[in-house]
Amino acid sequence: MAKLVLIRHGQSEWNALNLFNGWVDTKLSDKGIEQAKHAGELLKQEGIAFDKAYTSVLTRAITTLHYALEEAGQLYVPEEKSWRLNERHYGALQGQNKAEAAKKWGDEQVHIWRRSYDVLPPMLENYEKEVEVQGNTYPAFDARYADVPYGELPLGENLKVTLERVLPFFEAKIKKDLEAGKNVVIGAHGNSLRALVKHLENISDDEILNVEIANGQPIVYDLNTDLSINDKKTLK
Ligand SMILES: O=C(O)[C@@H](CO)OP(=O)(O)O
Repeated sequence: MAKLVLIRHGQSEWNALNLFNGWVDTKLSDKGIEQAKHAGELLKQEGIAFDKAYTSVLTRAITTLHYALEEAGQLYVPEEKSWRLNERHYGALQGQNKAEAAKKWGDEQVHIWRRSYDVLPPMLENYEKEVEVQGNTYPAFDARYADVPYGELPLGENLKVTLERVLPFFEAKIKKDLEAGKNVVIGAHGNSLRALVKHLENISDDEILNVEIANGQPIVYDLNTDLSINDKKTLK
């Protein structure tokens, strides 16, 4: 039986400021670093020996994974990064304050944008405009996205679209490791992990609205060879 551990990054500087992060590459806050180290201590206590680690191309997930693995004494574990594990792209909401957005558009609308399965957030208009506004920080000019075809860079994503780009990577890489009995840890984000949890646990489009993933609390799945779930627990 294989273990699959999902770790949402520790608190980011923008989480602390209550801003929509999405694909903006924010760093961990001091609290986030502590949360990441604590996640590693919990994994050490759990005694899981990892065969493979996966993470996104965003700094807050990568550093969380590294702090956690270091604390667990397993920083040597082979690791692979993919943009497909990135946080959902939050479109035109990126950089906005969540409380101010709720005042402007109403609590219910903002909750739907944040947690619904298939409602898109307000989208960025087009690449050309974003290149004008964001200049060299726009993903089209960012080396980490060099392998993403220009037309496929998102202008905003809901959970459904996020799942559709997480799944091919899960199926091609992570699932194969798990089927081979390997223990896998994924360091990623609130919504890329919600997408994965929805898939693994077969959660309905309606029920996923109530699923939250906390910063730095490892979710440990004990999986059967057909990837059905034998046991699940969250370490705190
Ligand atoms: O800002 C974001 O990118 C995400 C996670 O930090 O926010 P939310 O919880 O609103 O989906």
